[in-house]
Amino acid sequence: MTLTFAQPSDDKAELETGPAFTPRFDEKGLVTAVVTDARDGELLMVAHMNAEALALTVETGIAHYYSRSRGRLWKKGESSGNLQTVREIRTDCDQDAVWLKVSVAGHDATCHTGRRSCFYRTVGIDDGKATLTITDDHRHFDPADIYGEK
Ligand SMILES: N=c1c2ncn([C@@H]3O[C@H](COP(=O)(O)OP(=O)(O)OP(=O)(O)O)[C@@H](O)[C@H]3O)c2ncn1[C@@H]1O[C@H](COP(=O)(O)O)[C@@H](O)[C@H]1O
Ligand SMILES: [Mg+2]
Ligand SMILES: [Zn+2]
Repeated sequence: MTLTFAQPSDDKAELETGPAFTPRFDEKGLVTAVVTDARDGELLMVAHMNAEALALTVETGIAHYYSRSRGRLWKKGESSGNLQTVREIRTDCDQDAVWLKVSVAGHDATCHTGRRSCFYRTVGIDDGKATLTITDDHRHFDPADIYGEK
């Protein structure tokens, strides 16, 4: 990895309209990554990237994240084969989030539950309780087969 990122400017105008990508990592060294399918715009997942993951993603064109739960670099699809080829990367106005438009390989699925998207439920309210209703129950793969029993 050769790409490094310069310190963000204190000047808001520079961050908002200047030509330099200077991501504003949080106190844990992470930016939020929103990931949609380049095919049709479906929201696939939300994850986090440290500088290493972001640099590798920009340089290789394959999406890399930092897994907070596993505490390590995570090349999405490393065990499932569901790699993400990056078609476009955007950052937001204050450069603390990125938006990846990707093409998904393998099972055309992103969620570790086997579904296409991690966002397969809607939130509602029923009898004073917050509820979840599954809107997509189609599994593109069996997680037990792909990841093994956990
Ligand atoms: N495959 C996934 C996966 N796909 C999508 N996501 C989403 O990515 C988000 C970030 O993942 P993590 O939970 O690892 O990291 P985190 O959100 O920073 O940390 P937590 O606070 O959630 O613990 C999750 O909240 C999920 O919505 C996944 N999260 C975890 N995995 C695991 O990643 C491993 C490798 O899978 P592949 O990359 O498909 O080979 C397997 O063990 C999977 O179970
Ligand atoms: Mg999570
Ligand atoms: Zn998921």
